[in-house]
Amino acid sequence: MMDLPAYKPKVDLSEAVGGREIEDDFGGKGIAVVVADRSATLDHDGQQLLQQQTTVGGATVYLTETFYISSKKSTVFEVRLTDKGLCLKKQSNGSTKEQTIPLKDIIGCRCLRSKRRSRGSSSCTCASISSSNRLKVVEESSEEQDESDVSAYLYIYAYILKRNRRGGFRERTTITLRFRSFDRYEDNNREAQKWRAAIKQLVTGEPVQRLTYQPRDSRKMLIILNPKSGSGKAREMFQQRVAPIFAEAEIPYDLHITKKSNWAREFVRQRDVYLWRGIVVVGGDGIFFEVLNGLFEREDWQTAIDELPMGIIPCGSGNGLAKTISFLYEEPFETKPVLASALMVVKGKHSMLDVVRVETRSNIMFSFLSVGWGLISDIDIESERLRAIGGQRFTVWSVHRLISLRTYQGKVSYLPALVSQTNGGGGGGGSNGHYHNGVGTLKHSVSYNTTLNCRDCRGFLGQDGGGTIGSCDACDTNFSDVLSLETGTNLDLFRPRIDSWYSATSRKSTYFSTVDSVYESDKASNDDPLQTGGGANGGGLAPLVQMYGPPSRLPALTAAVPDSWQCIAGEFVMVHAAYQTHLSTDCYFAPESNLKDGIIWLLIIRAGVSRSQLLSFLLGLSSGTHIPVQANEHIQMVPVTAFRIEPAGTNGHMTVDGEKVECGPIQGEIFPSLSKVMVPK
Ligand SMILES: Nc1ncnc2c1ncn2[C@@H]1O[C@H](COP(=O)(O)OP(=O)(O)OP(=O)(O)O)[C@@H](O)[C@H]1O
Repeated sequence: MMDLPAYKPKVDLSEAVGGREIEDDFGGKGIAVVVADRSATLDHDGQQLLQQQTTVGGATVYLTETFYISSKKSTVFEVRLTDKGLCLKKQSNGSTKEQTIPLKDIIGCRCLRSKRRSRGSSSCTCASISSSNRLKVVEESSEEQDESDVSAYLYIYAYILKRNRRGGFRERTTITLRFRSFDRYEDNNREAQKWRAAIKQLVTGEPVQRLTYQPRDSRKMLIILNPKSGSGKAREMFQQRVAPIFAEAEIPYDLHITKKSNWAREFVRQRDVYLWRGIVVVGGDGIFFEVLNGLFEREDWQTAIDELPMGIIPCGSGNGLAKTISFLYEEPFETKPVLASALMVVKGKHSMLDVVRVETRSNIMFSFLSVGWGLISDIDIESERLRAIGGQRFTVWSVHRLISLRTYQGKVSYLPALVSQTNGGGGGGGSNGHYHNGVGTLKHSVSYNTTLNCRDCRGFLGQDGGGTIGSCDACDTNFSDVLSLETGTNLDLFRPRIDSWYSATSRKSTYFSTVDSVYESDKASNDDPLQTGGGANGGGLAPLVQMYGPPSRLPALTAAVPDSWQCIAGEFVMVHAAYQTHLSTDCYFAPESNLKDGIIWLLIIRAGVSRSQLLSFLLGLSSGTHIPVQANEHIQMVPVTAFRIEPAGTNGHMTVDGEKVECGPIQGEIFPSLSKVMVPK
């Protein structure tokens, strides 16, 4: 064991308020910086257990220190780190107040050093930092560090949940602890690092054992951003609101900006995705759909969806999945959806997510949100022309479509979720139980497992603090992790597998259509597998892409449905199958749904429904009161595990996860808990 440096309490402890002022329960503004008066028991080698744990008020205490708040000499803080959170006990003039910042609200902490000041200004350990001369900090490795201040600063970042009548909101709070008991920065830093390690271990749910912290998974997060999603502000949103949160949580990431439709899909299909710990999309449900389907186009799809949880930070116009997750986990969403979801993805937790395998005449795809035909899909697609007004486009177009109501002839069949499904004919036999990985993977493969490295920088990316960005134009150099702590912290059985390859009827390639699968890169080069004409189409056309994923348990789309299914033929206003509570932020479509219940909620509205019934249906969608309480022959919602829609013509729109697909026969079956989605806890 090394000799411990001598412990010397400082005399003047009354300085330095930095960071953002906060309202706190102590009645004063801000406890942003408190100053370490003495050190706790020290262990140097980074391997030993933290100080002996005690229990106070039912909470396990890992660390305790006394701190003094700057500028209030008579005020003392006892700061305790427990399994409940960071407890700050303030003693001032004989009175005591206590506040605990819940552990679940803390996203991380960082050890920093003070930054060199401009010439002439004083900055030694004993110097006072007035609020007008705010503390500026830098990374320990920065060349701008102030050698004369040997203090180590621990910034603790929390987003405290405040409940109000409208649900609540999260308020950002920074607690800064200044460690300055020793004469050398290294010794003070070791103290700060000990706190950092304990906080990090508690936040990530690891046993609190070590004095230094190393993440269990050092891989970065893959972030894919669609700059065209919603009203086109995803880049700015990310830069201003998301990047700083990743920095605060010390989660490194690689950021890729999509170049065109299907870019993300090809990226995850072709890249070595195991370089990353998870995939976060910044955009709408459409970009999430692309990434999910890109993973199912990999021969190793099973490993990929198992090892890579997916997250979403909503910048689209619908944002059904992001809203569903926040709703189910009671996270405030409406006022700051980006904040809610960013906090969620840095937490590192995930839930299983049901996925529906959808089959049309020419495509196979995997859906996480919905399949629709008629009214809601019409509104979704036709309101595209109002994209500039954001989510309001749905409301405006709903009114329009209600006035000019259309109905569609066809047939709807479904397998009720609560009916015994052991007698499903045609290899049906769907299960309402959870999906087990008893699905053999296809041996035959024609997937293009080539890399889609950026052709300019060859995919080698430069480091940039918390995040990593591309080093060439194609990788978008303009877009860097903008965190600067001076400013950045101021933020407010089945059919054979061949049917995955050939469609049920046309026996053509399943990859959307050849038009959509064309890789339209203006930076094309010969090593681009999508440009060389190596595919079956030859001549530079898009190659064929294999869709993997679990095989269907349903009869072919051209074959009759099993006898156990219910069938309704006639005229319909709409048929919509959903497996999340929300189809968009304000469309609370399937109130009883959850992420992994193995149920598809099938809403059927038949022709003959009155306009007033329809109006009340549409008005009720935002509150989840759209389904008539009394049995209604025109509007019904049925829990099913599989369905088929067979339009008589090609009129009207059909959508999968809000994206338009060909209007024709379509069927879907649920695979419970097939993938993983990031959730807050
Ligand atoms: N760089 C790009 N340029 C043009 N289109 C893109 C680009 N990147 C992705 N896309 C396409 O944009 C479509 C819409 O994307 P996204 O879902 O992110 O936004 P949205 O439609 O506004 O949101 P939501 O789906 O929640 O309504 C997707 O189908 C995707 O294929």
